[in-house]
Amino acid sequence: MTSQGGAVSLGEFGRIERFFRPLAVGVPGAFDLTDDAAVLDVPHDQQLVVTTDAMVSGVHFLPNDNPADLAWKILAVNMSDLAAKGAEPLAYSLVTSLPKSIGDDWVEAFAKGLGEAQRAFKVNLLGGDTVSTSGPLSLTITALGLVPRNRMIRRKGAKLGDALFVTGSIGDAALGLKLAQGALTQPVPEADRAYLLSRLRRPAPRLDLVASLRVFGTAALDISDGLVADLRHMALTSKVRLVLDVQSVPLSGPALRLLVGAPTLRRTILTGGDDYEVAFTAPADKAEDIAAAGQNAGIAVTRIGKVIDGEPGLDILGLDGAETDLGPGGWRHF
Ligand SMILES: Nc1ncnc2c1ncn2[C@@H]1O[C@H](COP(=O)(O)OP(=O)(O)O)[C@@H](O)[C@H]1O
Ligand SMILES: Cc1ncc(C[n+]2csc(CCOP(=O)(O)OP(=O)(O)O)c2C)c(N)n1
Ligand SMILES: [Mg+2]
Ligand SMILES: [Mg+2]
Ligand SMILES: [Mg+2]
Repeated sequence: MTSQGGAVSLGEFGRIERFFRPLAVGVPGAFDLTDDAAVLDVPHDQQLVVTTDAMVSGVHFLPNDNPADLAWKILAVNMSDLAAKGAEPLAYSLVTSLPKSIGDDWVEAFAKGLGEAQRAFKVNLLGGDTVSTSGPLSLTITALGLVPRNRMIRRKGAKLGDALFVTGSIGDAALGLKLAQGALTQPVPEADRAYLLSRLRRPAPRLDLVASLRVFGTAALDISDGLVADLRHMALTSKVRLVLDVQSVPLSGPALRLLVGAPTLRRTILTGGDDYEVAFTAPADKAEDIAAAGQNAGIAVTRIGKVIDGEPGLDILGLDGAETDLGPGGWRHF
């Protein structure tokens, strides 16, 4: 225990033991977080899927965001990449880079939120690293998943004759971010405000759809940078021309209500990002089976476009059905 600015701190190893060890009990090869590394078995007929995403204060979240929400989001965004690949979560590692001003109470609340997220996504902590930083708080997770051998769904694989689908609803988190930043001038009913903020802070990775995605999906990715930007990633990687029909993009009630008074927010919805929904292509004649699979999983799946003949890229059909250009759009770090 050390004293820090008057408050008593458990210190690096005390924090690991008290707050993080309980999150690793489900992984025998994590050895209660007492060794240099962890060890995992991979069934011989499956493959390990590996993904990493980081979140940095001021870039991915606001400096005063609640630690339990941050824990949920850093695990959820990594689970979302696994879901988009058709992978079942196996385990994850965590790097916390914390300013020295962060106290035990913050870490305790963070670990509690992480425990809640772990239970929701059925995954356990494998290990990680704890470092201090003179810069902004940052969190990094590397998530491991399993797929049957050679069955990971790629961004590449979309084909002529495929339809384009998306899960859930689009744009809620980008509107939630505008709310959190105080950047919306119109009045928003309290229930709508709570919904949009929760979509920003507690994304729902579409893990319950992974088995069906592996059956029907020809290409898939999760939407983090924005629907338009990420569909363009898929089109270019698959070397196909995709058409996005803006009229069909699924919107939540709160998003629709906001659009009534502020139609220019549609651009925010289509390009804002932080959706963590899955976009995928599948043969058009499988649309009914896909709808049934969505119903079974309790996840809305909406057809929003198709693959057409043409140069690799994305066509966007606006509300009037005519081609429109939303510019490069989408989130870019640099
Ligand atoms: N610093 C890096 N070192 C190595 N690979 C990276 C780095 N940053 C991104 N990548 C790779 O670039 C690709 C695109 O990354 P990214 O856009 O972050 O994917 P996603 O949006 O699905 O999280 C991925 O294959 C990722 O592994
Ligand atoms: C304070 C704040 N500013 C901006 C955003 C919006 N935002 C930041 S990063 C990002 C894109 C996703 O992050 P990235 O690191 O590119 O994730 P990846 O594509 O690698 O999954 C978005 C939409 C936010 N969530 N919070
Ligand atoms: Mg990434
Ligand atoms: Mg990602
Ligand atoms: Mg992704």
